[in-house]
Amino acid sequence: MHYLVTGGAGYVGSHVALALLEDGHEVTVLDNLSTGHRAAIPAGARFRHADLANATALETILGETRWDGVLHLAALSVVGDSMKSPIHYIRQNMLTSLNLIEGCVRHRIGRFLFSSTAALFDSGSTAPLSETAPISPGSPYGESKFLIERALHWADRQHGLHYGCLRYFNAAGADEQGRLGEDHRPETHLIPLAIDTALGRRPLLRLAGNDYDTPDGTCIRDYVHVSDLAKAHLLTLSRLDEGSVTYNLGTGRGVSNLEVMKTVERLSGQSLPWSWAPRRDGDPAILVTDPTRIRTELGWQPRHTEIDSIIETALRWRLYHPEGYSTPRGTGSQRM
Ligand SMILES: NC(=O)c1ccc[n+]([C@@H]2O[C@H](COP(=O)([O-])OP(=O)(O)OC[C@H]3O[C@@H](n4cnc5c(N)ncnc54)[C@H](O)[C@@H]3O)[C@@H](O)[C@H]2O)c1
Ligand SMILES: O=c1ccn([C@@H]2O[C@H](COP(=O)(O)OP(=O)(O)O[C@H]3O[C@H](CO)[C@H](O)[C@H](O)[C@H]3O)[C@@H](O)[C@H]2O)c(=O)[nH]1
Repeated sequence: MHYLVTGGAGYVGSHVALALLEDGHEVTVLDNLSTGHRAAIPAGARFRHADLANATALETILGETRWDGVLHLAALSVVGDSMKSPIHYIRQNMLTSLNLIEGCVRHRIGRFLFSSTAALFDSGSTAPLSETAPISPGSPYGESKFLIERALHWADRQHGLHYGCLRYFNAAGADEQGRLGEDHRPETHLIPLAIDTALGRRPLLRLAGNDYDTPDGTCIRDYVHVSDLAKAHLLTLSRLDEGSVTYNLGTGRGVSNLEVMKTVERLSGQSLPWSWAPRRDGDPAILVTDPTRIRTELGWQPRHTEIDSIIETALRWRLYHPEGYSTPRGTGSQRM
């Protein structure tokens, strides 16, 4: 099979591209490198440097071969930024996705996987979230993903596009063999920030909010290893011929921000300089999935079920790649 992976130079997309290649597929990455890295695109994948907002360039790429499916990961995806620029976020994520969905319908591409998010659920829900939990996005980012899910629903109903919406909870960790990792610039995610603070590359970790209605007052998230996420993409693709599906993707275990910090301290052997900061706008208190549907229907089982083993892979990657994908060859780019 030949798959087109948008956002394949990014954190999750590069791990997905690698998993597809290892499963024997041909992969082409489409990416504008706005937040991704050329060096993150796995060897063996082709690369098309293009922006999904450019409908003409996209049309050329969609027409140049017979694609067996499209995996759509490219997006603007920082919750806090979306609170500051709501219309820009909604426009950009909608425009790029609608260009792609329309193109897939036009070219009769039968399989479409979409990276959706837990951020579309009602932030008031505290129980583990199943796929049918109430939806009420607490940020323009989550809203944009929900609107794209709805567009896919209609593309299937009226045009027969089979789609899979994968609502990731919090992607974390790095490839176990150290080939890929997380390198956002600027970094906004808790685990890589805590790791960089432990490694002395940042002066201070600021924990956002200590007055949430949770046992220790900090937010709770469901961290899922990025390679387990990638595996779920393979399983979902093999299911799409039967029809469209929506799955929540997490382990079902909640970990608080304070627990993340303590785990990084324990695994790195360093105590972190840290302080409290105000709540971050748009943050739900608790996001934990009920992973029953994907486990039952696809037999998906995460290899990494504990936060320790997830953070361990992220810590190892950062130790070997202190400058992320800019780490000079010979110092950190070797396989572990
Ligand atoms: N990281 C998470 O925890 C998480 C959680 C839920 C959902 N998601 C979703 O998963 C996807 C990947 O997230 P990530 O953390 O890997 O982000 P990322 O920023 O590392 O990757 C996004 C990639 O898309 C590319 N891109 C962005 N806009 C583009 C455009 N207009 N045209 C072409 N390429 C473009 C970027 O250059 C980058 O390589 C996103 O859709 C995100 O919303 C991520
Ligand atoms: O320096 C920091 C950074 C983060 N946090 C806190 O750590 C928690 C996790 O924040 P992340 O930024 O690591 O992740 P998010 O939960 O905000 O977002 C991630 O998961 C969401 C779904 O759960 C979205 O899909 C989004 O794209 C993805 O980045 C939040 O409570 C946040 O306030 C801090 O306390 N200090």
